[in-house]
Amino acid sequence: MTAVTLVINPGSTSTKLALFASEDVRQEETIRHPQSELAAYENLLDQIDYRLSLVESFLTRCLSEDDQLNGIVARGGLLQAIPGGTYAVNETMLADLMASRYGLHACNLGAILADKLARKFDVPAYIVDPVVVDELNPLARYSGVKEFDRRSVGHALNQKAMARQACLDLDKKYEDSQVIVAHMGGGISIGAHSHGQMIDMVNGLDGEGPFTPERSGALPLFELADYILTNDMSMDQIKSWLVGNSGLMSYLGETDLRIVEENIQAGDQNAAQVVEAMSYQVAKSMVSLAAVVKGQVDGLVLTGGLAYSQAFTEAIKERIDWLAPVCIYPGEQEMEALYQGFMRVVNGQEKAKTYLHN
Ligand SMILES: Nc1ncnc2c1ncn2[C@@H]1O[C@H](COP(=O)(O)OP(=O)(O)OP(=O)(O)O)[C@@H](O)[C@H]1O
Ligand SMILES: CCCC(=O)O
Repeated sequence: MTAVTLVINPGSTSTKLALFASEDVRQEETIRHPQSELAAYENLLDQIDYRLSLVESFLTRCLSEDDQLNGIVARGGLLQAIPGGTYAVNETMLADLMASRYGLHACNLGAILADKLARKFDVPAYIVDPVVVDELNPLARYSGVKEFDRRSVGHALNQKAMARQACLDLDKKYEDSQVIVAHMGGGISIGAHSHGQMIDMVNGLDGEGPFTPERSGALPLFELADYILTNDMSMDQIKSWLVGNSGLMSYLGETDLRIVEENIQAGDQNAAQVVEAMSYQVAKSMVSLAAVVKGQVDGLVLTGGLAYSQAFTEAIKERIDWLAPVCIYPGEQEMEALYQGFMRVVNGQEKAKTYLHN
């Protein structure tokens, strides 16, 4: 029998799946969910059965009779702020996700799908370094009003994997280094990694930092308040506007940078300036985090889907490369990072953590 592990990574427009066997990825698939298909579901949780059936059909296609599923590991969602690590999926976690207690994000589906399949196959289910991993230093928590704090929401899994890669490439140890990582996908998060901890995070989901293909980033406060009041907007409308229909989508009606770049090639000057503004804002946010580590920056990392664009990364690089070496790693290593987190528990290098409320 061959031990195989299922990895599930749900995103807003895709579900990434992989089957790992003996340390190697045996099968990997990205199932795209076109807007026309997702439009049939009123909210994210309505997509559970649809996405579950896609994962089941992946398993049916890929599992052979010699295979023995030994566990399921998924990308973790918006939960209570917790330290990094591998967490067993439990009832408290599932209840928070089903109630969207800490917000709605496609990755909330990870633990829910993993749990359903784990019950079917009678195997354990885990999440690793969810987007709410909180290693903020106390000063980073101040929002500016006593009523609420800043929180750490970001692409923790990929940021940590790429920060480690950069340290390896720069001949340094992650635990001894200070690295600033910009994960640039549909959303953008930028972390200050200091001696193995993400001590500050530019949190685009909560309206900080640069605008992104889908999100607004930071906005002028009074104009925002006035717009919301004038248009009598509900909380759901505000979220869907600022999280899903802002940034490139607002300025250009398109979230796919590849299509935007085709338009730029065809002479669209406005699109060229909007993309330059996005690179300008990313650079400005990255450099702002240098203050967090008192200028002692060993490396700067550009990663995520947008980092496939050489024009985009060059535009950022020319504004930041005076600060530290710039490492560019297009795409993400989330599937491998999830599997590694699972294996650390299986091999006894780490104990699975339990998700509890404070
Ligand atoms: N080869 C490429 N050239 C330019 N842009 C690209 C390329 N490949 C992907 N992108 C862009 O990257 C963005 C999506 O990145 P990514 O796939 O990391 O996002 P996601 O997984 O949907 O969201 P997130 O990373 O925020 O979780 C899109 O704007 C897409 O057009
Ligand atoms: C991964 C959380 C951050 C975002 O999607 O903007």
